[in-house]
Amino acid sequence: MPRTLILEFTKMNGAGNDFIVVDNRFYAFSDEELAALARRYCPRRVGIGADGLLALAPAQQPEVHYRMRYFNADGSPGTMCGNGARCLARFAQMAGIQGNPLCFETDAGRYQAEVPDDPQAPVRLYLPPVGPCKMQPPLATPLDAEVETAAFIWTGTEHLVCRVSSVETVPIARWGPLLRHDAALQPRGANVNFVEVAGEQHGRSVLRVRTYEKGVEAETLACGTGAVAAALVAWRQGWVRQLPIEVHMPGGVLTVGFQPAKDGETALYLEGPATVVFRGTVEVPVPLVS
Ligand SMILES: N[C@H](CCC[C@H](N)C(=O)O)C(=O)O
Repeated sequence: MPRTLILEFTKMNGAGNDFIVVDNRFYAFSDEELAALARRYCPRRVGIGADGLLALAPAQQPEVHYRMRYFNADGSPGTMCGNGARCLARFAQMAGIQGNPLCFETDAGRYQAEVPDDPQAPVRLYLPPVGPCKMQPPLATPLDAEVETAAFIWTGTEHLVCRVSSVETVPIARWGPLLRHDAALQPRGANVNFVEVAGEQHGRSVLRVRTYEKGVEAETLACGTGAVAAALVAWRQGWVRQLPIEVHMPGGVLTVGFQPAKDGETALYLEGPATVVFRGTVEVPVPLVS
């Protein structure tokens, strides 16, 4: 008789980037098991359908409320996911974890999130300082003339930012995989963002961005760390002069800005929607990994 486990999950959406969320404080799945769950349930049509799987885990360090684990749809672990982090903060708050801001640990360091009580209100994620952008990295792939500038930046995970005059016409399904697998970016590869500078609206800079995500191996409707990567390169290179920066992605709008903090410092933030789509259960065969 095959054995099964009834797994409760929550499907969440962050600007079109969608996730299966599991409360691993109760299940205590290993990383290998979480990766297996991602591979089994993220595929669309035959699974629940999601870009990745998030797990809420107990904190390992004092002074943080929880730990975030993230696995891409193909089961590869992601060090950080900006939209996922905002969704998991909402999930943690709904699960009764208290803190304002919520403080959590990831494989990319400690983050904080502000989650308003209104479930439709945007969730704001504060990021640790981001290192330099490497302009014109020596890529093995010849860049199309349409790509005006390329930059590599680490915003919790690896991102390539390519400036183009129009994102709408970019053949992302062809260029995305080539650049994502570029020999110069191995072994980890990079998510690939195409960025169009689209002027200013209501005193905010506007970027239009499309992202090809490693680990999903496809274009997603939005990418939080990609929005931060695009906004930081645009700000530091002087492509935009007004803060905050609205990043328009196919699935929604994310805002990147700097909030004045204590001691004259500023804190980098990413803000956008993070909502529950539905809650459900699946019957999972056990053991998940043999
Ligand atoms: N969608 C995510 C990024 C996932 C990163 C992942 N694709 C990787 O680098 O392995 C975000 O909102 O930041």
